[in-house]
Amino acid sequence: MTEITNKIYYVGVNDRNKHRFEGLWPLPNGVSYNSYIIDDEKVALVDTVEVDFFTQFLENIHEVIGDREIDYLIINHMEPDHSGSIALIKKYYPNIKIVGNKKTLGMLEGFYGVTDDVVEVKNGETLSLGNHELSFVLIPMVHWPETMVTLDAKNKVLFSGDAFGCFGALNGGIIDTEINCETFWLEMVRYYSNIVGKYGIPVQNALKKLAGVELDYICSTHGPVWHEHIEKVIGMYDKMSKYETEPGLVICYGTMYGNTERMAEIIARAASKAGVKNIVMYNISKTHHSYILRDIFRYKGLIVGAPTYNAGLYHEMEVLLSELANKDVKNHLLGWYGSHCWASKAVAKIQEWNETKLHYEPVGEPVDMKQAITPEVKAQCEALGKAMAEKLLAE
Ligand SMILES: Cc1cc2nc3c(=O)[nH]c(=O)nc-3n(C[C@H](O)[C@H](O)[C@H](O)COP(=O)(O)O)c2cc1C
Repeated sequence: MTEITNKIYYVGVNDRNKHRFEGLWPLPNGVSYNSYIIDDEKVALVDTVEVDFFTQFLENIHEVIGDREIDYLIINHMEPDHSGSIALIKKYYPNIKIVGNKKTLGMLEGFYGVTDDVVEVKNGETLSLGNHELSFVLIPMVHWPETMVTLDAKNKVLFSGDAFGCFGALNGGIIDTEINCETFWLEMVRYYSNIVGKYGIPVQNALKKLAGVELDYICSTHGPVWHEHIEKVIGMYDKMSKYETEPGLVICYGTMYGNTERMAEIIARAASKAGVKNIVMYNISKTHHSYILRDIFRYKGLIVGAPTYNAGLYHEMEVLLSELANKDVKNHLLGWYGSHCWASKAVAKIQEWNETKLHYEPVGEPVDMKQAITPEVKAQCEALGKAMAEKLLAE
């Protein structure tokens, strides 16, 4: 049994079995579904867990409250990895009251057919459990319409839903003070950039709503409970939601026979010689796009290159660019290049993506290689790498 502080207990579970979160995002280190019990005159459960883990979840709850009833289930977020156990919780605790905002309750009915014993709360409303007074703050579109956070102001605890969460199962330690958190930072960026990244403005609005609130613990629904790193995680969210980047360069390319890849090597070498130290390179057909997006979120410079394919753009590049456009990732410098054998299309297509959707600041001259690298193409690639480096270093 893990008490976080003042009768607030962790009752979450770990998933080291699932390959892809939401069917999309690889989970090399697993993921946790966090849930919390507040053991007071009235007992409240904050969020549930993915239904596959219900047996373990129930055991965790019993360990804290024994045979006592749960009075309230507070739902901060309706995504099924947190709401999936609601129907079963209602079976085991038939007198439980479900607390959510108007949008939550609509989803509760739609997903699980639950309409009875619900308590609708509005932004700023409170619920007393005895010694714990909870207040509810609606933070719509971080990252669903119904998302809210629950604050225990007296104990300085924020139950933040998915906000401040990250991939990675909890391997024994639950509170960040018990954990070497190094492995979690990049996973927090990957979680944010891929899942929340589109919603920078709602995240900024949420941070404003919470500004000035004193916090000792942030209890999110994935990853460690934040205690000593609160300032850092709030700072990370602030920076990411403003699309602030570090000086650095992501070079990603598609390739079939290796020529477009060789162009990337020349570009990278030139950028490095011109002084850029943070350079990451990805073959977009090999590395899952979630890692590439993570690094695009981190670094200001981006150079993409791909072959022409069936009179269009190599489709993994088409997918990556459409992901960037869909997530509305802002504030980048873009260089691009391509290759073809008989009729060029890739370079024009990438330019079209930028002009119609991405709107990044173009850097350098696009290079278009026919069949193989010539001394002229090599010089053009070097010029592109150098132009990007100069722009990055000038900023
Ligand atoms: C299935 C397929 C379709 C292709 N379609 C075109 C095309 O429409 N126009 C063209 O000029 N080259 C086309 N190519 C040739 C490649 O774009 C060209 O060889 C490119 O330089 C390959 O880059 P890489 O060496 O990095 O794989 C095609 C190649 C393949 C395998």
